[in-house]
Amino acid sequence: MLRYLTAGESHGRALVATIEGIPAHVRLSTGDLAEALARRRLGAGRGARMKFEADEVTMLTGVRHGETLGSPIAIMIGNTEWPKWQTVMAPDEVDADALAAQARNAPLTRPRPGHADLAGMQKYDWNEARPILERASARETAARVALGRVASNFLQQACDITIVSHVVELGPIRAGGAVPTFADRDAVDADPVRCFDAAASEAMQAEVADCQKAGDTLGGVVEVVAHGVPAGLGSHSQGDRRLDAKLAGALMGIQAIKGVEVGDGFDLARTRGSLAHDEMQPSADGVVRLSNRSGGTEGGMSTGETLRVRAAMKPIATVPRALRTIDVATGEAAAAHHQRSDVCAVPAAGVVAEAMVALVLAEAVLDKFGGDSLAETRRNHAAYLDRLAQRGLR
Ligand SMILES: Cc1cc2nc3c(=O)[nH]c(=O)nc-3n(C[C@H](O)[C@H](O)[C@H](O)COP(=O)(O)O)c2cc1C
Ligand SMILES: C=C(O[C@@H]1CC(C(=O)O)=C[C@@H](OP(=O)(O)O)[C@H]1O)C(=O)O
Repeated sequence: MLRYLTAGESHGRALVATIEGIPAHVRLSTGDLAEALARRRLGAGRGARMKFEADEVTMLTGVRHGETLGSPIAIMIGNTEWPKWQTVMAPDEVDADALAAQARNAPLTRPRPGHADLAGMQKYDWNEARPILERASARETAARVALGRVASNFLQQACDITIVSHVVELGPIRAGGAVPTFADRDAVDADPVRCFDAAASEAMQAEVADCQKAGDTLGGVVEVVAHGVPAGLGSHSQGDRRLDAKLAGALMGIQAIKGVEVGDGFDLARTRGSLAHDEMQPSADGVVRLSNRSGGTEGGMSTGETLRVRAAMKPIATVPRALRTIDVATGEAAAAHHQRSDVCAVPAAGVVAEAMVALVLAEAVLDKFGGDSLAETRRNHAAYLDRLAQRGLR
């Protein structure tokens, strides 16, 4: 059983993340986590904060001499901006005069349409948005990306599963249909919008620049691709055991994600059945599929084909040309509060989506193959593949 949790406020001292259920002997280093966190900061359109803030990562527990112990792993990501926020975000009571002197503590009473501000103030009985936005903020995704790296080290070392993401739509611009392999990951990361199509990337970058000038924000669509996933992860037998359902839930759990497709998703609904499925053919190596429209799942189980899932991100809610709202202090009409913000975070959302897919696949691999040590998971995985090969169904 794999379980994990994150905690931490956007401007608090640190984010923390805990994961339990990763087998012993998975190689994992602080450098691996730092690399994953650096990838999440990539992409044109991110706000000033990405430039001056750093992710200070510390592995607190569960890893010794570069290998997991099989015990809970706890990771801390320090916010380097903490000294500026330590009064505003102090866990203990602070002197009222010291707090009043802090401009950054001014009550945020004009909730932003599209952010968590108003619904959170209503639900948790706050008169301003700070106590809500601090946790709603996608700063939290740094913690999930760290956990995702733990999961992807396990997947790679146990089953040779690799995961990569790319931006396939940004605002109105669409990339062509090429699907990256893991070997393409550095090239995708080197692109300013993490797009695998150079011509589309140019147009996307122009769109971000244009939006920035116009005081507006952008959304888009990311695709996560997992290579090496064996057939048979997940199950058809209950809705909540379906791999596609778990993937959709995990991706929808990312801030600002408003839609998920598996494979050709919504396009399949517009296609006749004769052209919508992945026909099979016998071969010396087992079953061969003539296409991958399903995105690598059928009946809630992986098919052994490349897994492909897409997540649609809405435009950033903190629109510089502020949207209409109400001031909850006066009840009057007002413009939403605005502070520095991202114009577009779609490239970063791809890295977060990779992490979520890694966590779902790690859970599914452990459900199918188990293992308290990496060698045990590897053995069970290899024996299963051998059996499929014996049956001519690999
Ligand atoms: C990587 C990433 C960065 C984000 N940056 C911002 C931002 O700078 N400003 C903003 O208003 N929303 C940003 N968001 C989106 C908000 O966190 C999100 O819209 C908000 O929490 C409300 O949740 P909902 O959109 O799922 O309803 C970002 C999301 C992600 C995934
Ligand atoms: C800090 C991160 O993203 C933040 C996510 C975010 C939001 O509202 O989701 C708002 C912005 O924070 P601030 O309002 O303090 O500038 C982003 O910078 C991060 O990704 O590390």
